[in-house]
Amino acid sequence: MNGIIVKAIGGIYYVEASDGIYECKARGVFRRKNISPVGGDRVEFSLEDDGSGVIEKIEERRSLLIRPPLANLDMLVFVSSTCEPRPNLLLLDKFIAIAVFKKIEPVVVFTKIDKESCDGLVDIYKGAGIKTFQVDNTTGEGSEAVKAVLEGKLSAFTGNTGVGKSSLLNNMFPALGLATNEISKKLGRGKHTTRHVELYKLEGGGYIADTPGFSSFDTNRYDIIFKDKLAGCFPEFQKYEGKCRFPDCSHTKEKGCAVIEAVKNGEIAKSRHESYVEMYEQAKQLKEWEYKND
Ligand SMILES: Nc1nc2c(ncn2[C@@H]2O[C@H](COP(=O)(O)OP(=O)(O)OP(=O)(O)O)[C@@H](O)[C@H]2O)c(=O)[nH]1
Ligand SMILES: [Zn+2]
Repeated sequence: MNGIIVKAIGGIYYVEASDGIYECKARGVFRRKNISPVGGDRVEFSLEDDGSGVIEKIEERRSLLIRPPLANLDMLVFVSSTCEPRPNLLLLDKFIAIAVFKKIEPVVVFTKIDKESCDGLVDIYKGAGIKTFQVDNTTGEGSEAVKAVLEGKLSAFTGNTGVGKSSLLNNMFPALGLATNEISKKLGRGKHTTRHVELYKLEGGGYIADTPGFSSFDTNRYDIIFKDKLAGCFPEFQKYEGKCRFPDCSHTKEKGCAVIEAVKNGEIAKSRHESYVEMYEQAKQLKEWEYKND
């Protein structure tokens, strides 16, 4: 039988198949190979006489996050508020780059547009080729468009506390929002539950991963991207690839750099390039063997 792991907790995997959810264990062979199934994994399983399942095979993963443990994520939605708290663009750009690096599509949502306009911010991120939305959670304005982009995808939401993630989820999925809150309360969100992952099925197809781990999804040194791969994680830089005077251009300060030229004439947002330079400088501090990323 085939299915997707919609919940993983303490070595028990809940696998959603076409005719229901099966409680499964994993074959010992995975442990011996040091592989563990995670939420989002597509698996093959067999049934024991008592009706419980055994996971036999994990399908190839299109993406994988270790903390929180989550496979096959299609989309990471970064929620930022226009104010209270104000967005930290360096942090946002780091997260976006990490998502791109891990082959997960980044999506940006700005909230609280009833309090402060975010037109400038939307220009920056749309200009970078990233799907960007703005919502007013007090009225629900804009949430339909976000909902539409989630259809058929496995997504997760992340963002600082207080930016309006729960409000947005509740506006989009009133039923799911309730469930999320109950689950979070039961588990004590933000305590030591970062290894718990649960997927919620959406009416229109697709899933949302609820994982307390995301509230503390921080960019530690394991998430620093190797400097030679960093430019590849900025979608709007791709157009200029190979156009710099020096083939090994770092796009930070060189003469004849096509990326810097594009910043000067407004084709690339200044703040995005500043984040790139900052991340590049950080990446330079790390030695190659210190990367745990790929
Ligand atoms: N004016 C305004 N207030 C908002 C908006 N979105 C959320 N809020 C308010 O901001 C506060 C935080 O919203 P939440 O939805 O709880 O934020 P969260 O991101 O889920 O926060 P955590 O659960 O701590 O991670 C609440 O008081 C909301 O009513 C918005 O678009 N406009
Ligand atoms: Zn360059």
